[in-house]
Amino acid sequence: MTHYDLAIIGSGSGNSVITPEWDDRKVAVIDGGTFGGTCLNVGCIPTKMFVYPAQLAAQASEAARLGVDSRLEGVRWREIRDRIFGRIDSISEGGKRYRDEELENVTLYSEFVRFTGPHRLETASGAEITADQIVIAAGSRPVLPDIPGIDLPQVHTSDTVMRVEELPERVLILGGGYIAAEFGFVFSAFGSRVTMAVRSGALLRAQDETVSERFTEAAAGQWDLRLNTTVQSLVENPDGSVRAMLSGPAGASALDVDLILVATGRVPNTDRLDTAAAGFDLEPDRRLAVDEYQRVLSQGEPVPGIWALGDVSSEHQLKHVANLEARTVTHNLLHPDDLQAASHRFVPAAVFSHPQIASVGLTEVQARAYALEHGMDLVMAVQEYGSTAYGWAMEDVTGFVKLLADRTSGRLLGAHIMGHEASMLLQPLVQAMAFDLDAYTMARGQYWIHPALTEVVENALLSLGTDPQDTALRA
Ligand SMILES: Cc1cc2nc3c(=O)[nH]c(=O)nc-3n(C[C@H](O)[C@H](O)[C@H](O)COP(=O)(O)OP(=O)(O)OC[C@H]3O[C@@H](n4cnc5c(N)ncnc54)[C@H](O)[C@@H]3O)c2cc1C
Ligand SMILES: NC(=O)c1ccc[n+]([C@@H]2O[C@H](COP(=O)([O-])OP(=O)(O)OC[C@H]3O[C@@H](n4cnc5c(N)ncnc54)[C@H](O)[C@@H]3O)[C@@H](O)[C@H]2O)c1
Repeated sequence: MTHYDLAIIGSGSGNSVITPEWDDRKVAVIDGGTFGGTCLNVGCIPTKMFVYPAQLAAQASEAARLGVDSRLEGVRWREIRDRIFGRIDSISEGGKRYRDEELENVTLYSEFVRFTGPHRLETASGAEITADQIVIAAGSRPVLPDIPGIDLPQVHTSDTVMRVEELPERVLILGGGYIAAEFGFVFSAFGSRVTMAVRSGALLRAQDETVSERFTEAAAGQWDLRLNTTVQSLVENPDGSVRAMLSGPAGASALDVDLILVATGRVPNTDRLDTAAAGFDLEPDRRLAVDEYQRVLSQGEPVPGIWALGDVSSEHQLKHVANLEARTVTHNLLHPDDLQAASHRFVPAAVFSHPQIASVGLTEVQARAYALEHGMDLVMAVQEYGSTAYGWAMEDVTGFVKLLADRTSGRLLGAHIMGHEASMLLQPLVQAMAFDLDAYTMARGQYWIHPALTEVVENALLSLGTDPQDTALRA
């Protein structure tokens, strides 16, 4: 049995909790997977490194609309893959080496671990660890639906699909969320024939309704989108491809593909940690229950010295949320008498597909309910990229900014953008919400560069009609 001042389970966002203040104390970092966690190795970073070249590939066919004829000569999949992972793998290995060899006070356990009591852990090889403080940053993993043939080697999740040897000719994607939308674009832009089977009637259903509807339409123009369709079974063909039996509105059909990507959500890793043995509370979706200080709860009360952060305890499976929670835990571990709460107000997110999507705050349906409950006068504006000068330059026909606000205060309740660089256009709106800037002041209290695409945000803010003078006139 080895005792530590601090034990951290998970080397993704958990890794950043070790600050110089821990230099004179004993710390254990425990990770049974690849050092650096999901975002670095199989998540945000490699996916975006595939999305960017996919955007370059897609430009070839889109430029013709503007009178520029270019042709995609080819995509060197292995070269792209090896460039991406050449960079990422060395960051992971360097981080691991630093923790393992260069920090004398830190011990790295490269194995999985489970709880045997609130402050007691056992590693897969049987080592016993106790610690005064434990930070649980064990993340989440992909869910595989129960379909016959799901264990075939041609079936991938985001954990493995980016490392395949060849660009698959025919891909079937299951699911209609973030990962499906991003990989649907990457594979189709690279030239694979993509079919996407979605069990409901639209993609990205957690997004604002206009976004979901218009993205679904845009996606159907890029790949074979089968809505209201389920996969019944997967059977290997003699030539190594896979026959998927689909069931959709037109009945049953067979589809032969070379690769299947399952993107049907992720579950927190609480089961593998055996959190039940420690008596920790779980939310209905199996993530750890925590309070605003990121303290893990047991029977509704914080367990002294036990913290959680990121996907294992968050309703937002997003890296910037995990990072903020890691900063909160870092502070709270060192300042027990001055605990800070993690703020989850206005959490933005982006889907790096084509078109790109970015959003923050309430969807229209949520905003209507909120306004009704709080007696607010809800106003909404939808501003097309194509209504601004830069949108003309792009001949844009899909991009838009949708804003929802309270008419009286001008306070933004939600912002949703679909189109070119949506994630960048959204950020000033996140800032306005975080710092309580009303829509009219944001629009008229500063210069907007002409004729930048940001004018679409300026115009959307003005279209809300929250000018205080207008409001006074209407009152
Ligand atoms: C394909 C994909 C793309 C994504 N893109 C984005 C994006 O663009 N933007 C964004 O904000 N978010 C994105 N995300 C989400 C983001 O990656 C996660 O929210 C984030 O990485 C979670 O970090 P974490 O520290 O909570 O967990 P992780 O980084 O997953 O770290 C958990 C670690 O714990 C280890 N572990 C688990 N159980 C145990 C155990 N019992 N014992 C020991 N070790 C254990 C694991 O091996 C892992 O290394 C993406 C996710 C995926 C899958
Ligand atoms: N750009 C980003 O920030 C980014 C990118 C990728 C992933 N992520 C994070 O990772 C999480 C996981 O991504 P994801 O795309 O797997 O999940 P998701 O929750 O975004 O989408 C899951 C999809 O699978 C469908 N589904 C669920 N169970 C199914 C079943 N049994 N059969 C058929 N369809 C089923 C759902 O209806 C939904 O369309 C996301 O929620 C997100 O938080 C973020």
